[in-house]
Amino acid sequence: MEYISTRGRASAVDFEGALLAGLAPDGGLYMPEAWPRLTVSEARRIGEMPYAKAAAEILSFFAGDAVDSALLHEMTADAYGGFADPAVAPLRKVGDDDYILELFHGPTLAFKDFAMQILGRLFDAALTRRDETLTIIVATSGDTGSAAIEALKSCARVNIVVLHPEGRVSEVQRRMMTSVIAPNVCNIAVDGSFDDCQAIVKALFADETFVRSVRLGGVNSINWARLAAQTVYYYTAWASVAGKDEPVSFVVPTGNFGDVFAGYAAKKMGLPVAKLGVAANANDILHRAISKGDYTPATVRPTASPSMDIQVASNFERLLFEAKGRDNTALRDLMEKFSDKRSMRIDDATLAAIREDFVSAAVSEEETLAEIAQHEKATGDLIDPHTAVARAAAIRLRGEGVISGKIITLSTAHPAKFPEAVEQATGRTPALPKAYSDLFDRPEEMRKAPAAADAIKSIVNDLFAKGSA
Ligand SMILES: Cc1ncc(COP(=O)(O)O)c(C=O)c1O
Ligand SMILES: N[C@@H](CCOP(=O)(O)O)C(=O)O
Repeated sequence: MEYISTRGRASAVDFEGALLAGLAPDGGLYMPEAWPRLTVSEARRIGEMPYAKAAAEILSFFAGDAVDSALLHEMTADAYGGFADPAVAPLRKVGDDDYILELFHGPTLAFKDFAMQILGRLFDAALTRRDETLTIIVATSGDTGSAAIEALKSCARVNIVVLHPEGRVSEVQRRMMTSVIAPNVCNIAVDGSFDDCQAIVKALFADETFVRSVRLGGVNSINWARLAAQTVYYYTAWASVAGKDEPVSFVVPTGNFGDVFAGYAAKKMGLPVAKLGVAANANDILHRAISKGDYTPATVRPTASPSMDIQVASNFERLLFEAKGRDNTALRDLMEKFSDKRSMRIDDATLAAIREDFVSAAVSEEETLAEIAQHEKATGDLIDPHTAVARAAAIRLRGEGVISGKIITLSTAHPAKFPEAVEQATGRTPALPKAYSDLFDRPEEMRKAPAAADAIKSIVNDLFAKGSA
């Protein structure tokens, strides 16, 4: 399986090449050259397997010859063996045709663990075999950072630098990152937004000398391997609720557009998916894009669902590439204009192509808190604010007749990562799992930096210039 850049000016690479590069050298994102195809009966056979086995099977389609299949099975068994729920990604029925897919039973209590636990193992194997080291740069709005640190901290061949927007992640999220004190881990609180952090990551990737000198890699969802691993739970969830070849819809709390794009990938591979619901918080650029064709970033608004406080969604580029019939010249032109104007009007044909698969809704702060409260009243369970955004969107989209049939809402984080919002909505404080019971007593270590690529570059150079991993 070969991977091509959305911008068409980088050579094709194999799965391992895409994994190690993160972003393509022409600034584009890697995509499978062609979608692997499964029949519906294959999808069911794999979706009904225990989670780790299903993951190895699906990942084999993406990895091709680049990773040995037996090794993939070992890695996934190891990666998902440590999840707190034996089902790994359990489904809860919350209404006649409504389900919640719990994706927060991994080591850092958010869906990021699903991909990151595999990526850590894939990096380890590839770098050991190649006798190479890597400096991983990560931008986080709260969850990717801790999942990446947890997965990579004991990887001797990797240094990891995590940029988070200062004061804009929850205290639990921050402590889960900054309390990991290790020689190969560096947390930086950036004076800016997540978008600033993500722009810095892309600026660093654009500096070829720097990329070579520290051997830069990335594990944000710009990295195709992240999305490949995230397609798996769409299969297992579909197989547990769907009759025969029944199409099912998924509603996904969305920020960087990675998780919902993994659902799109599953659909392109042949999984019967009806609609993919993009649920946005008050930072509603993706809802404006899908409903009106207006992709214009606004100032980031801090919300109760901080991990989705994102304006420029990296993976939207992958969707535009698809919706434009994979025309990389048109895509490159569009992205260059967007970079100049900071605004994009999506033409009617592209929008129509997007709407074949995607619908959207934006959920206000009041609605988010009301949904946490009403869900607790109806089920006795606490949900986190990101999940609440998606659940409120699912209820609205069904009510308006935009989606019908079975709906699976993705629950992306444990409520204890956002105790203030949950307590405000319900009066109950969600307890952190045992592994984190002393989180607030652990010492923290982090640096601070302005939102400037040069400042980050100089920290990374000081710490991890070539050969120091
Ligand atoms: C808890 C949570 N929910 C939802 C999202 C949005 O996911 P994506 O960025 O893949 O759209 C994030 C951040 O990525 C998150 O951390
Ligand atoms: N919400 C994310 C932001 C980064 O998204 P990614 O999926 O591209 O890594 C976070 O919690 O860090």
